[in-house]
Amino acid sequence: MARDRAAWDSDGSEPLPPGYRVGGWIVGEPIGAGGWATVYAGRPASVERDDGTAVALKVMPTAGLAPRQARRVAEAARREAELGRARHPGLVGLLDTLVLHAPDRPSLDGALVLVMERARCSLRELLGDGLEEAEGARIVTGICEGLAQLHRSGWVHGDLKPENVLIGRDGEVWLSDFGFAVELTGTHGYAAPMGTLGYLPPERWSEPLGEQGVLVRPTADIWALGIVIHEVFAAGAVPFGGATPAALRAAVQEYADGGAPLRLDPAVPEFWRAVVTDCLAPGHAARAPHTAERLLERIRGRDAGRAASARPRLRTVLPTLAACAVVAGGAVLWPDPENGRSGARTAQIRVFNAEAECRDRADRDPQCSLGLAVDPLVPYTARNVVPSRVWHGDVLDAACRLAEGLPVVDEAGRRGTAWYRVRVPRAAPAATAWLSAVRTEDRPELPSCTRPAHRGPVAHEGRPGRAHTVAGRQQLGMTAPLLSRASSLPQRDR
Ligand SMILES: Nc1ncnc2c1ncn2[C@@H]1O[C@H](COP(=O)(O)OP(=O)(O)OP(=O)(O)O)[C@@H](O)[C@H]1O
Repeated sequence: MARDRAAWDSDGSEPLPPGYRVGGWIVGEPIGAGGWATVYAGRPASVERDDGTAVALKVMPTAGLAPRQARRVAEAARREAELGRARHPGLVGLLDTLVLHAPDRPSLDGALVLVMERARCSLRELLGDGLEEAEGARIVTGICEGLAQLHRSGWVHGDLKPENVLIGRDGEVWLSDFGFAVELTGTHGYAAPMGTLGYLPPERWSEPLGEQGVLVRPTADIWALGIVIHEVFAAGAVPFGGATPAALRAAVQEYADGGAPLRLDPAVPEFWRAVVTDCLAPGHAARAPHTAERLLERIRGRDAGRAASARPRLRTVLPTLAACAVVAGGAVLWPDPENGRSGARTAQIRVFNAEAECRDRADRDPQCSLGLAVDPLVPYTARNVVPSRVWHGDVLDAACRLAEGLPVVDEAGRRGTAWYRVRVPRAAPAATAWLSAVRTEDRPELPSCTRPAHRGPVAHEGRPGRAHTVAGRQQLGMTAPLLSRASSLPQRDR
């Protein structure tokens, strides 16, 4: 029954280096890996195509697989593409599909690539510290919405678990990873005997394996939903344990046969205990009345009853965003000193240094520091840089985006005219400065900045300035332009 991870593992394939081009997309840092795919941050290769959507590239290698396995990967990618293209708000959206042409990297040549909306993190990453009940309820509602949509469209997810629930930049809840999804014919469908052990319903352990695979019905997702809801309210604890697959199976089977009661963690609140108990009804028939649609009605009915005391939606989003804060690209709130509004909607962006040797260092060497501009409309020189430096990986709060600032080219040749107004780190009182968009791979949705008052000569369009890695000796106030360490590269726009 267990998914054959060894056979599907993508570990054997070499990673794609940041900056690698895949079709119209550029690969960034790896952000996740599963049994048969590695997921990277990505961005469009051309500025024209960059509409600000943060993307993730899911790379599914097929090289070296037996033909049957390669067909399975292709089939999984097809299912992911079909469901991703539906663009339902509860399912992660798919933007593009490609085949990787990489004769120089044999283990990746021919890999299938899905270009998706990029999430901030997965539900798994939120569970460790526990979620507030209101936030847990919001996330569970989002999962039920996605599941109800899938089931309405005649599909079973087949691998629902916290890793496959993604949290979007503004706290959206998306179901993802439709590699095991099964299309139903009437009430049921057939799937390969795979899945994640801890989320398989009791009947699945004993279902006969026919020529078409094992029988799957939507109630399998409902069982998995019960486990996930329990985890949401019990800081990741599961109702059935077992150190080995056999012990886990025995625990589930004993409960299903009536030999042991359902033991739920005391931390799970009363309303949710009832929901989890229904989702974990021992057999398909007992679970069948509790469809995703009905569970959704039940949850919404309870929310409506509590509406008077309910907190505004934005406030319930915040704990998730705070817990996800290690992942750049999401929205947070901070007082915006430029427009005087405290609590203006902003986003977090992570600083990116195009020099690979600087990306590998964690010692904040001044040679690897980057400058924030005082004014995005005047040449990027020492006079136009604030004293506080930033380094690759720093996460900055950004308030808005200026599309047409001074053109800048980084050491890798990426060019851009966009700038983000960011809060200067370690500055007191709070001050803002500007980070060129070539210095971050994140593309959060932000309001347009008011064009700053013109304070100096504007560089000519077409003669881009360098996004400098600044040597420590170069201090604010020097009249000479900031020099790039990569002296072999042409110095432009001094
Ligand atoms: N669109 C996305 N945005 C951000 N992170 C993502 C995205 N898609 C996937 N990830 C991350 O990558 C991880 C692996 O992705 P995914 O589950 O799709 O791969 P898989 O190989 O199909 O996994 P599995 O072995 O569970 O079937 C996820 O758990 C998640 O952390």
